[in-house]
Amino acid sequence: MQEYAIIVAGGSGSRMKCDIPKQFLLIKHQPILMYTIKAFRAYSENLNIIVVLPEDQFEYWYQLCYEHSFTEKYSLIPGGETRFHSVKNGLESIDSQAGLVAVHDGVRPIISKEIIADSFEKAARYGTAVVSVPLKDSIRSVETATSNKAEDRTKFRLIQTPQTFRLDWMRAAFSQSYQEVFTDCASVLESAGHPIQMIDGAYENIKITTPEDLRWAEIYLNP
Ligand SMILES: Nc1ccn([C@@H]2O[C@H](COP(=O)(O)OP(=O)(O)OP(=O)(O)O)[C@@H](O)[C@H]2O)c(=O)n1
Ligand SMILES: C[C@](O)(CO)[C@H](O)COP(=O)(O)O
Repeated sequence: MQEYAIIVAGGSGSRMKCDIPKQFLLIKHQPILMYTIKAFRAYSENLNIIVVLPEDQFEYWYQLCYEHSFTEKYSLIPGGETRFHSVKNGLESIDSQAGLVAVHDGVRPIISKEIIADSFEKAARYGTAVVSVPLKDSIRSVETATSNKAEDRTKFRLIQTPQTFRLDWMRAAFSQSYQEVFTDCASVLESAGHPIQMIDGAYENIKITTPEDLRWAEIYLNP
């Protein structure tokens, strides 16, 4: 079955509080987004990779690719207003009707080829495969600082990417109107009526969101 990966990097990185968009920040002299693209290429030479970036960042990205002699093969597609719209733009760039598509955050560079492979295998079997990890800390539901309650953490999972799906299910699900609860693709597929198959992720598969995350990424990444 034809396999696609949509790597979304169309956000503004507001929580990173940095002038340069976070997907371009250097870790050990290489932009974060290049690590992510290389991780997917390491999974398969035949994978169709689609990278989604804000259109006004294309020139800057081309310049970075030149400076870093980055020659991996992928298509570049303009981002949208929210993550949902960026994924949708990536999806619309795919011609084929059948296949599997993995959606991954461009700012999750510490992703292993084993997890990518497992997500494609499970999506081929179940139609959906969403990477997650159990919680390590205790949790409480909170209404106010003084009104809160201990919750059973075994009932929850932290959701990561890749999130991999049958292409036809993805297309139908992303024809729905946007809702604010669509913070990932699993929520979109679920809203379209598909059960979500969870698979094991990894604690080091962090989403680089705030400045301290860069320190962790530095420990795990090698150019
Ligand atoms: N319009 C958007 C918003 C987000 N993303 C991507 O979705 C992933 C997860 O989003 P997040 O970490 O929230 O990135 P930002 O939106 O860039 O960050 P922030 O929320 O701090 O502004 C990132 O790879 C981000 O680039 C995207 O492709 N298009
Ligand atoms: C897709 C995601 O990374 C799964 O954990 C997450 O939902 C992205 O959320 P964000 O608010 O766009 O960072």
